[in-house]
Amino acid sequence: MNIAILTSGGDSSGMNPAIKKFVECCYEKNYTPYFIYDGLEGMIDGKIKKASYKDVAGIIYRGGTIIRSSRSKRWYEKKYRKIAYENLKNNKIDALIILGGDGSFRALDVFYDEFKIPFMGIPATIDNDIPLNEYTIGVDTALNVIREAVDDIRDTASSFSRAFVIETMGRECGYLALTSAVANGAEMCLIPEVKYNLDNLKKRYLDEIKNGRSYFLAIVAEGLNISYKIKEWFEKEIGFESRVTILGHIQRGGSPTVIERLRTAEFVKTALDNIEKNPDKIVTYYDDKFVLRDLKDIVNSKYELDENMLALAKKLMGI
Ligand SMILES: Nc1ncnc2c1ncn2[C@@H]1O[C@H](COP(=O)(O)OP(=O)(O)O)[C@@H](O)[C@H]1O
Ligand SMILES: O=P(O)(O)OC[C@H]1O[C@](O)(COP(=O)(O)O)[C@@H](O)[C@@H]1O
Repeated sequence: MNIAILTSGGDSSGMNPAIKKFVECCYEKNYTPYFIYDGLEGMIDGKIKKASYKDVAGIIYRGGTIIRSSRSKRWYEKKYRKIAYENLKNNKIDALIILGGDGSFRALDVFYDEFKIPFMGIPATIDNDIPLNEYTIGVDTALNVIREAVDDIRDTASSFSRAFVIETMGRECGYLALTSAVANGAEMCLIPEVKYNLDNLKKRYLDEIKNGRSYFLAIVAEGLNISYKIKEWFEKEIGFESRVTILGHIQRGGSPTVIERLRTAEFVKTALDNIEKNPDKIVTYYDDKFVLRDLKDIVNSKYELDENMLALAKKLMGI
């Protein structure tokens, strides 16, 4: 069986260990591993190559993806998806392993409906916004990058008695902001999923200032697009000099954490263990187990944040 792997959408740390495990597992199972370079764009352009051990030697600790990724405008047009399918056929590819986020799974859904090419999907995005799934490859490393950055900002915030507004990635999903705010002990956490109350926060902050609070850390999700407004709010309403730090793409980099490396190996092993009997599934991580789910169930469901984590952060949202 010839199996090809591709990485699609935003790259995330842990994709490289997954690619390495894929090649190793293919050899163990007598499958022939192939790489599709440059994600969906590369599938359209026929960038498909047989992979070997040599290609994956020494990559386990590297962030990003050695086979590169892309966002593809052409994929939305059927004529390009047909070219992609013909490229797979010409290279005698029997099945696909795709590492990506919700967008990549929607792309796969359209492709499977049209061409029925067997596949396994593995959630990989720093946003952790895949429904029916609790962990995506890359989110743990991203959270650790944020943790370190926010700890560093705390040093300067406390030295200068300032309010820092720190913007995290995640598109419309507030997972990174929510989890980081709790893990870093921030005073504020604003995310798109929850209606916050600045009046309540102001009342609390003014009381705390009377009791000696001398700086603030506010974590704001990029999806709200209000970081600079919150900076002005701190200056006008709270009377604190304020700065904005947009963490940006550093959140996508870094050496994969131990958790990424271990879970990645299990994701890939589960995918390859099942690819012959269940060739149209997403491997999810749920309740500490690796669970196969129908792609349709994933694309037709909505991601929801964990209630316990939300409860921990309510005070930081003024509710
Ligand atoms: N509804 C869709 N139909 C077809 N292709 C899609 C659809 N949504 C996303 N894609 C394709 O999947 C690619 C990856 O999705 P994107 O949202 O950029 O990243 P991620 O997979 O990390 O969420 C897009 O660039 C696009 O080519
Ligand atoms: O790298 P780009 O194209 O600027 O995209 C930035 C976006 O990609 C992400 O880092 C990851 O998103 P996806 O994994 O869904 O592609 C988002 O958090 C962010 O909004």
